Amino acid sequence: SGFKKKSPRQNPAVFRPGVRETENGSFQAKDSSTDVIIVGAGVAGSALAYTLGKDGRRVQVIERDLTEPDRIVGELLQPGGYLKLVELGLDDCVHEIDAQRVLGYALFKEGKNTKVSYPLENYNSDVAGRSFHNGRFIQRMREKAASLPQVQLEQGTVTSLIEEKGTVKGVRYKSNGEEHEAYAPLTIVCDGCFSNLRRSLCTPKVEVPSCFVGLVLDLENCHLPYPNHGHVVLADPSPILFYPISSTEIRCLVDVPGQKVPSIANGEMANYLKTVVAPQIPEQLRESFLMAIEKGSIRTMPNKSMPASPYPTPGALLMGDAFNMRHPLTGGGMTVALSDIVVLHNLLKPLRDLHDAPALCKYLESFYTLRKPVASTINTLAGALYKVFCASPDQAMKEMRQACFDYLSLGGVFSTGPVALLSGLNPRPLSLVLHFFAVAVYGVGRLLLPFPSPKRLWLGARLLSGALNIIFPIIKAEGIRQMFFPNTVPAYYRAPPS
Ligand SMILES: Cc1cc2nc3c(=O)[nH]c(=O)nc-3n(C[C@H](O)[C@H](O)[C@H](O)COP(=O)(O)OP(=O)(O)OC[C@H]3O[C@@H](n4cnc5c(N)ncnc54)[C@H](O)[C@@H]3O)c2cc1C
Repeated sequence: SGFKKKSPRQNPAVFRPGVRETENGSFQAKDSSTDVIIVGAGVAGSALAYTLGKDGRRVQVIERDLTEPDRIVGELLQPGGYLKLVELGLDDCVHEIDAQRVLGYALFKEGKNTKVSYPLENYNSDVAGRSFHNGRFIQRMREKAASLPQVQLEQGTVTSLIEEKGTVKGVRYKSNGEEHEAYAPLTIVCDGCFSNLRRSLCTPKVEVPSCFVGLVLDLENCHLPYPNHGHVVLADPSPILFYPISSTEIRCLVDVPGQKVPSIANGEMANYLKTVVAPQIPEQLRESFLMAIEKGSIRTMPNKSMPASPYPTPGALLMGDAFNMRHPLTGGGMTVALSDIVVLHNLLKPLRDLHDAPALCKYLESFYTLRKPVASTINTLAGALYKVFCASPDQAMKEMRQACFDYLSLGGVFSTGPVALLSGLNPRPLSLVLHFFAVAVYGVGRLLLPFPSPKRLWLGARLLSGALNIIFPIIKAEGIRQMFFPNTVPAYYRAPPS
């Protein structure tokens, strides 16, 4: 069939080792009993399928499109996320995809720049961030999951969850134009940021503070000022990012505040990029940036944030972006998703069977607290840094942004502390709050020295209250008790069902 002529990467059949092709060309399950259904084989779904399959669970993964994704998301994995890949046995998925090592960040502001390196001294030499084409990474993880005989990966679009008396029993899905049903004691929904299925499993409070506009720069025409580093330009009105995604390409993401971006079709976008953005980017990259605009392959994505607020539902769980999202400025989404998978895997490991849905649901309530140190640190930092890094007409916020840049430029613990939080290497909420307020105090201190004037005192007070206004709502949404006192939450101590 024409289907078989496609390359192995494009051919969905290679992802279906758990099914066999019958004479009439349809697929038949080798074994009808499934332990876990996973909806979506993106970053979260494919990593989860491999992890559960490796434990001997029979996993059915239903993915809308098994061809290699081509998108501008999930291209920089933090070192903390890489460590999670190692823990899950998936670190080889960053091999053979021309992934680039990332060693830290460079910050640019009004002609000045500073380098902030990840504190990697105490780790094996392979530990670093990685940047790559998201589709290549996902395809490697799908192949690896599907190589396990217990994992059946098939192409289909899940249309709804099958619920009986408040318990999810499985899913309805469409595949090859036909409707199907699949049943399992546990369904894990990983259908990503545009999730249609999350509605019955959580209270989605999605915010869209901005959009990213993506371009690819050709590395033949330019070089990154700091090779193997992410580059963050503190531009007006909001940040611009650059990082390598292969040995020949640099990804550029331009943040555009609000939910609407200039129209690509009528040329407004190209005009905006040329006139507003180009003059603000480092000189070494400008020519190549302008060439990328001329090439015309401009893509956009909404930047969403959504705190985790699940309704624990027997028989079902949410994971990945379907469950929790944060601003992608700090590239933390994949690290949170992989870290959640490690937590869930450890919880499920001692359980032989998953059939007692209410008992399993009660037991898994601890997941929501156990995930907090990593998830809440990365989420809070992403939200707070985005607000601090945006330009503001308010003088107090201008001072805060400058204080943040200068604080990170101090080096030592002032740069390694925050970057260890951002990279997922030191996921401690308390350390995050301390650094955040240290930046504010540093900003205020500079205003008051050598002599405080009433005007500067007032500005300092507004800076402090601005800092509080930024961080407090984010922490509140994360849950103060779960974030700072997780061991006082009763669900923390749930024992496995017998
Ligand atoms: C602009 C942007 C840039 C980002 N950059 C980074 C970054 O540099 N680093 C980082 O760590 N994170 C980044 N993120 C976040 C990161 O992309 C996500 O956190 C990550 O992709 C989440 O993985 P996921 O598996 O939940 O979703 P996805 O990877 O999106 O996977 C969802 C999968 O579900 C499938 N699906 C959807 N609906 C159905 C259905 N009904 N039936 C069957 N299948 C379905 C989809 O086809 C897809 O394959 C970025 C996000 C954005 C928006």
